[in-house]
Amino acid sequence: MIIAVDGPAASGKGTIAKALAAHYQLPHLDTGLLYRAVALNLLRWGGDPSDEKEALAACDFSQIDFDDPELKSEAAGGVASRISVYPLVRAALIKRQRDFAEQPSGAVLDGRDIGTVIAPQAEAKLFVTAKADVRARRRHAELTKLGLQTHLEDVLLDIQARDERDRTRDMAPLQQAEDADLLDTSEMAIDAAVQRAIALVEARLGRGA
Ligand SMILES: Nc1ncnc2c1ncn2[C@@H]1O[C@H](COP(=O)(O)OP(=O)(O)O)[C@@H](O)[C@H]1O
Ligand SMILES: Nc1ccn([C@@H]2O[C@H](COP(=O)(O)OP(=O)(O)O)[C@@H](O)[C@H]2O)c(=O)n1
Repeated sequence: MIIAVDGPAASGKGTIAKALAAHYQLPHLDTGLLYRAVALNLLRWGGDPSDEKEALAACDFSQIDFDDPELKSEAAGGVASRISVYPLVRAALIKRQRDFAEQPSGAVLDGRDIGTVIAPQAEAKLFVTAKADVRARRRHAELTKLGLQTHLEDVLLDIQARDERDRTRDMAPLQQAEDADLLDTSEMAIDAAVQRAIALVEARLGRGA
């Protein structure tokens, strides 16, 4: 079984995807980390995010520690959303994601285009969202916990700018797949959101109550 989880910045899609992976004993891939890794390479090399060829050259994960908290920074997120508009970058990352989705065990992937482009065949698709101010507060708290200093107002502006870029790009824009279930977590604690996500997947599998 493939479960696709998409949604805007800091909506809780990663939290839900990880919980679904644990519940169904499936491997999980956070595809945003791939774009963030390309961005972090560029930031470290002093590369130019407005140059598609330089961004393509940064699609190299050999020096990346996927547990590096810097990957979570809004600086990396912002550059990630700039380089993710490039067809060459998206093409360079697609095989890794599709291979992960198609492994025999099944998989859970979260990102922006999982249900629409990477795995349109997924048995269950969730589009996770929450109000922008709620998402900003959650991301701000998360970054503070990681020791990354930020201001709430800046985080809100950053995620709004990123959402706008992700929604309006030509290639694989952020959008709810026609056959995805919408899950708005604005008023839900994590446990409630996860229970609702499991119920939505069960219903898609024809096992709903
Ligand atoms: N329903 C929720 N209620 C409160 N906090 C949440 C909820 N969902 C996620 N979070 C927290 O918000 C932050 C962003 O969640 P995350 O799952 O990483 O979002 P995304 O993957 O969409 O960027 C994390 O610190 C996470 O623990
Ligand atoms: N499947 C994906 C995943 C991320 N991305 C890009 O990568 C950026 C960072 O993704 P992320 O999922 O780590 O971001 P958050 O939602 O965690 O803030 C996004 O703003 C998108 O521009 C994408 O284009 N396609």
